[in-house]
Amino acid sequence: MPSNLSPIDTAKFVAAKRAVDFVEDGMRVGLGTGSTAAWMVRCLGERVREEGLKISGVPTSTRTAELARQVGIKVVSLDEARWLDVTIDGADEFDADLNLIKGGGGALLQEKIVATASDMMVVITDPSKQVEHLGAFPLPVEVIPFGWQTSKALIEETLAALDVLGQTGSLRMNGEAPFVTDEGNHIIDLHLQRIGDPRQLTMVLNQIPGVVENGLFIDICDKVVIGHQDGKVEVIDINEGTRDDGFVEFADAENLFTDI
Ligand SMILES: O=C[C@H](O)[C@H](O)[C@H](O)COP(=O)(O)O
Repeated sequence: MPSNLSPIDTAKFVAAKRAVDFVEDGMRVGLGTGSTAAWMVRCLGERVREEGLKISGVPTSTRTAELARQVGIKVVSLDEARWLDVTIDGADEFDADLNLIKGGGGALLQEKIVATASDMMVVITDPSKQVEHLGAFPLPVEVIPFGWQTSKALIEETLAALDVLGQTGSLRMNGEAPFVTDEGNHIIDLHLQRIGDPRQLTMVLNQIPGVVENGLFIDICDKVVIGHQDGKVEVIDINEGTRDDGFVEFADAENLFTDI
């Protein structure tokens, strides 16, 4: 049966399908957030239902928690799990050092805590997220609501002092109201175009009062699994480089929507 998935969903699905091979019985697994991570949660749920795989999943957002429960994954909190074997998540951008921008869906804070508490972080993606320099995707910065305009001004002043291109930030909105994260905070998206020194920028941003966390993931990701629309998969490992990883069958992907 041919798949009716769009090319982009096919790419996301095959990356997700291959990445869940890293999950073994008994593991504690960080469950990312976003459209790519949702495929991973569905694929893991399929393994739980069909193979009897026993895992504990730590979701990184309320939406992921809901989906994980729907597909039959046992959901526990990070405090219950304490330390995780692997986290699988999407990203908005990744570079050759496997540094990332995340937070396009607003889940960066829980995602960073969960990924950092994991022995291995695997990012799943389609090829469009690979960049030479991070920064074309607006960098999300999570700020507490109290005095957010002052925090935004301080962020912009700090960027100007660092001579970072494109120093404007915009408050993320949800219709007429500011977007609110699962932790009750707001997001300032920084339109930087190109981030010359992501390591310096993440440290500097997190020093600013009111800033809770930013979407740069530096030295956290171990592997990136890239899915292509024809089913081809590549794996980039931070130590071993890039390898072609064959093809993943995707004709049955749509059943993951309908079986649940
Ligand atoms: O806050 C959201 C996350 O960081 C997502 O993993 C990221 O935005 C990628 O999402 P998607 O897979 O939908 O492109």
